[in-house]
Amino acid sequence: MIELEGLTKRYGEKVAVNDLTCTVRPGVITGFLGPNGAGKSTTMRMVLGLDRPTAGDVRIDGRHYDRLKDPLTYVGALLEAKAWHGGRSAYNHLLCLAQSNGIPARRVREVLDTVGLTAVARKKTKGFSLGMGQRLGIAGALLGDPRILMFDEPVNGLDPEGIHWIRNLMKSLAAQGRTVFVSSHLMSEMALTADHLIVIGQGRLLADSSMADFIAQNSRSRVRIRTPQRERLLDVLQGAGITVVDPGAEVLEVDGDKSEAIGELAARYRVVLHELSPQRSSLEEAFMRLTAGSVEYHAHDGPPSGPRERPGPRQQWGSEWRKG
Ligand SMILES: Nc1ncnc2c1ncn2[C@@H]1O[C@H](COP(=O)(O)OP(=O)(O)OP(=O)(O)O)[C@@H](O)[C@H]1O
Repeated sequence: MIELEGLTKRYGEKVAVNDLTCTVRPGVITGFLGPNGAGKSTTMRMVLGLDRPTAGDVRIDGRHYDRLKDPLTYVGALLEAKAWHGGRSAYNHLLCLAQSNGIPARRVREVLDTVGLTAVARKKTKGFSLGMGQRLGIAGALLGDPRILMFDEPVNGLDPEGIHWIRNLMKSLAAQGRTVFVSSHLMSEMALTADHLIVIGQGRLLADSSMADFIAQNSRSRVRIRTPQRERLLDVLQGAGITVVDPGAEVLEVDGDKSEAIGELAARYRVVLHELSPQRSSLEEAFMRLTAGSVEYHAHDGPPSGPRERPGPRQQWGSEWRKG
């Protein structure tokens, strides 16, 4: 388990992670979601002891990361792609990691095989594409055969086959009883992958629930209806006190979970229906709804504007980023 207790990180005035308390459990894939700048990477770095919390605590199987003997055998992580020496081959990069963590060298070949990099194992990593880099990062995470895996945006740069592969890999790791903690901006991918969600906004916990509960609690249910007897159905619904929120020419939409009531009314008044389907919001809609108030970086709508004002000294791009 990964246990976060009141975890807080400040960078000067900025509170990147704000009193976060939650537990990431084994046997399921936990998706870690939040808008840009919400604090996901900072949280993951604190789990690995790469950043020190300003307050609060984070433990892996009850211990701090720096107290773990051979930490790669407890927790494997992919945080930043290409976090290695470009002059080394993939094999040598993994061998160094293995040797410094008491992991047998034969494991290097096993993980290279698992991630599909055996053919390029002796090539220098500086020539690797983003997708190959992600695979090498994942190989590093798997090296110690750890019970806990943490991936920050693992599908970044992967092609559809690669995305499919990592989805199945994560599912099989969770099915083996491991803890899988993964962040992503790709909601459609998360919807297919994660069982549980932890959602943060501006460093604060917004939701900690199963995927199904999260969508149910943050979505608007509605019913979609198609009928060749539109006017008659509108009369029947109005007579029953059911309001049509979107009386489109082809499709009618009614708010709420009223498909059974509408089906029975249609049968009673002999109105032909071509479609009567309950609709649920997608994970993306539910996510947007929940996080609407905590999005920090908004793009403006419409075409790009002309020459920009010069940013003030406090807004210079990159001035605050990843210093120290
Ligand atoms: N080293 C740092 N120095 C100053 N501010 C930082 C540093 N690292 C992160 N931040 C700030 O902390 C906040 C959280 O950043 P973080 O990278 O954890 O968010 P994130 O949820 O991973 O974002 P994204 O989805 O864009 O990757 C941001 O406002 C960021 O600018």
